[in-house]
Amino acid sequence: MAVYGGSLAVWHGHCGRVSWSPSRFDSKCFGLGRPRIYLSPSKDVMGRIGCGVRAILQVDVDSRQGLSFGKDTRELDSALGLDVVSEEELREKGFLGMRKTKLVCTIGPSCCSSEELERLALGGMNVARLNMCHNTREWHCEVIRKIKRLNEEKGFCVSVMIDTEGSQIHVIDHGSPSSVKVEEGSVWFFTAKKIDGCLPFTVEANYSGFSEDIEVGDELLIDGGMATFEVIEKIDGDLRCKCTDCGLFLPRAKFSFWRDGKLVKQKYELPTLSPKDWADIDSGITEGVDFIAMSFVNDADEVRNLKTYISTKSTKPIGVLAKIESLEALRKLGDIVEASDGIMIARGDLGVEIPLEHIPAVQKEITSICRQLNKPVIVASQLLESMVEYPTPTRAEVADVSEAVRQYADGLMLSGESAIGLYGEKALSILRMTSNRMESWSRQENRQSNLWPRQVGVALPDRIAEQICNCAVEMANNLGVDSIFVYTKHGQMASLLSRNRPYSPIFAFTDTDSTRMALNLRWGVTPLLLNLTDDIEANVAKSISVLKAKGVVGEGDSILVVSDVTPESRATSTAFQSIQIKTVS
Ligand SMILES: Nc1ncnc2c1ncn2[C@@H]1O[C@H](COP(=O)(O)OP(=O)(O)O)[C@@H](O)[C@H]1O
Ligand SMILES: C=C(OP(=O)(O)O)C(=O)O
Ligand SMILES: [K+]
Ligand SMILES: [Mg+2]
Repeated sequence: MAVYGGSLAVWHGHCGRVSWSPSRFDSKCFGLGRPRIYLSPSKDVMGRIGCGVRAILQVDVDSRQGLSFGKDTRELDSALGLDVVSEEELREKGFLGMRKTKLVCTIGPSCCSSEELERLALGGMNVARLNMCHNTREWHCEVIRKIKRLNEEKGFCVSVMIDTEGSQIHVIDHGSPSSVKVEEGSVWFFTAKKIDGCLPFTVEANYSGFSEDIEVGDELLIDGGMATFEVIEKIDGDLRCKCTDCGLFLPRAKFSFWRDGKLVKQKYELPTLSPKDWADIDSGITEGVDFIAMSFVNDADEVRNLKTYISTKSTKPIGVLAKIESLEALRKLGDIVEASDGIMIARGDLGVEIPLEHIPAVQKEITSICRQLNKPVIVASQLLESMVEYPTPTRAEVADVSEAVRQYADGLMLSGESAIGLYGEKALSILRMTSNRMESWSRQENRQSNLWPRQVGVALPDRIAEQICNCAVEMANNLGVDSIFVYTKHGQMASLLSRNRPYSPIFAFTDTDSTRMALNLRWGVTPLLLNLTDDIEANVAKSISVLKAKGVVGEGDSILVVSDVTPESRATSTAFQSIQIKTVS
């Protein structure tokens, strides 16, 4: 191990096992200049921060130095918000058995009663998603209230996400309330004019400009290939099209036009957020949702605008996730990821805009950019599609889920499988078991995570926090600690630890409810509520003793502790950050 100075001391852990010896560390400066990071086995040096020291790595290697625990934990117990599902999982499977990949379920008619929601929560649902495309606003509000009630009354920790309808050209009416078969050679009339009643072979589009820039000879794809037409005549804004590849017309099917094998980019004037979307967002803010997923994002400004709007309207932070589901969004991916609080890879609509065979590579690229930029990412759509109807998934679906887990996506999402499917709970259990299996395989096979993270912080304190988290995870992996504890107000430190995808679970203690709910989407993080004080040692002692009293942490467990609680009494520039290794005695 070497430490050298400058304005920022950098700690190099070497690969393989690190042998810890207190005599190798002391609190004097290492190397050249004045390092800002100290290594010390003694907690006495903790008091010396303030003289330019940014961080202290306190290494408690001797189990005899273990903490003495408070005697009466009853009062503390009630203060610690460890959700019932994580507690049970920890009790049953131990630290390494805890699932790291987060699960998102779309709530629909198949799973909207309190009993059904409770079963999903027990089955591992971390985030409930409400797609505002469907059903009424009142229906969605009612579901949100049920989830919040379950959290409060039954000790779950399920975050709520609403997903905007967004603007896209789609079918309003194709003459039938359900799907319609389209025969090859049949000729159909596409119009934006209001149709009274049902006319055979007539399709009503939701937007009058749907055929702008479209020429005779162009190809019209329904839902990215459910059926294909050739435009044979253009009359005013209406199109007469002949089916060239038979298939199905589903309700609200989406259009895309192609010319010479390329998507025709239509410059239509539909805003990303319609008046209805804004009203849905307002109601989401009122209901206290944790995330808003923005459909059909085109650029980073749209995300920033929504974030600004939320910050003026909402008393608590709400994460804005950008859904990547268009060619336009793919072109501006980096900017959009940077502007967002997270990303959803909306493979359903993305598959309408790009050839299907491009989806796997694009998914890989998006997950990797998100990890580099430290934003949570959800892989969505058709993960277990066959389970909408059948009680068992296809092998190919399980392989697709496994690949998303292997790519270290933060979250996996069920759509129709839970919303309208017959086997929603079973689909959730397939996601859970597949995640667990793939995570342990990844851990066993490639012992070393090979991300060399790009630096995301710009200001020095942020860069230091990032270095501490990178090093902390390397230490945790090399030492094989049982778990990582992090004390965090805004979740930044917890997310930086998660970004490194450690082997051990991360327990993130926060005193802020919105931070807890936001961390629910982060890979490997179990967020807990705890009253934090300026005294880091007291926070650590309190959390360990409460978990010990619950019987989920026991003697001999080793915990790597990371803290970034900034004492209110100090200047914010001297954030107090530390790494310690504790052995529970
Ligand atoms: N709140 C809801 N009410 C009724 N049906 C819903 C609801 N949410 C989702 N669904 C149904 O589940 C299907 C899958 O959901 P999702 O993937 O979110 O929507 P979409 O298929 O429109 O992209 C939808 O096509 C719709 O039929
Ligand atoms: C998740 C998606 O969005 P939605 O279900 O709202 O169409 C998708 O297109 O894959
Ligand atoms: K949507
Ligand atoms: Mg979509």
